[in-house]
Amino acid sequence: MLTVEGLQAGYGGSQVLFGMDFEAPTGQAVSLVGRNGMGKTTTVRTLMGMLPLRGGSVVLHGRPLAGLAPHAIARLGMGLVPEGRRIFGSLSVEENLVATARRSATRGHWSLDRVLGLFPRLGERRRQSARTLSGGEQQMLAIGRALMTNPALLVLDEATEGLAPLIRREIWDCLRTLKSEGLTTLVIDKNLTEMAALLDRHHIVEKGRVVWSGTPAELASRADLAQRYLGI
Ligand SMILES: Nc1ncnc2c1ncn2[C@@H]1O[C@H](COP(=O)(O)OP(=O)(O)OP(=O)(O)O)[C@@H](O)[C@H]1O
Repeated sequence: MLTVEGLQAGYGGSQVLFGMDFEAPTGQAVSLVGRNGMGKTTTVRTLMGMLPLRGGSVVLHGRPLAGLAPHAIARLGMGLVPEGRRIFGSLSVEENLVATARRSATRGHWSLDRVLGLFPRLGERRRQSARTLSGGEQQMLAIGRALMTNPALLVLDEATEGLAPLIRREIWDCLRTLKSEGLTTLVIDKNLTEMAALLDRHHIVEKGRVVWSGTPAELASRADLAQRYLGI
């Protein structure tokens, strides 16, 4: 599904990614984990076309993405739940969802009703303006909005950060449901316990490179890795 090879990117004069290599195979959920500032968000921005590729390749479904604009990459099936949510506060819940709706002839069948079925809290608040939602509900809205694009690959950047435990659990439950329906997912998060119940594979990012990859069980058996690269 997604293959990233030798990815290089950065900001102005500073290079941040020095050859990222990883894959998100169809139907699997994989992570990028690592300490703050190691390049995870920069990787996401580059995948989405928000930052130019300075080297290497990103291939989605056999299609190279280099040089494509974010909207073209979204149309090819990359659905982003960005860090900080970025929902439209002045629009209602329903308007936020409808704003990104995209029918795909080949992928998915997400509709307003299905998203509201996945997140009943949003259904109860569909006519409320989005800024009146709690942080967790806004996060659900950000996920729902990405689903409305009928993505082939869902990318979540710190989707549970700063949320209350109960809401966090709801979001992880929802991600497990989506995975069981076959959605391919790339998750950036810090919660190894919750991720273990979802993921097929972790990728540890250190200074703009993937330095280790393996299953959640393999990572759990390597206290040295968690200490060295994740600061746990
Ligand atoms: N807009 C920007 N301009 C310049 N440098 C940036 C910009 N955004 C991030 N950086 C730098 O790029 C490096 C990697 O940041 P990035 O946000 O990708 O890390 P991260 O692994 O996602 O960490 P975090 O969990 O803190 O978001 C950091 O040194 C950061 O200071």
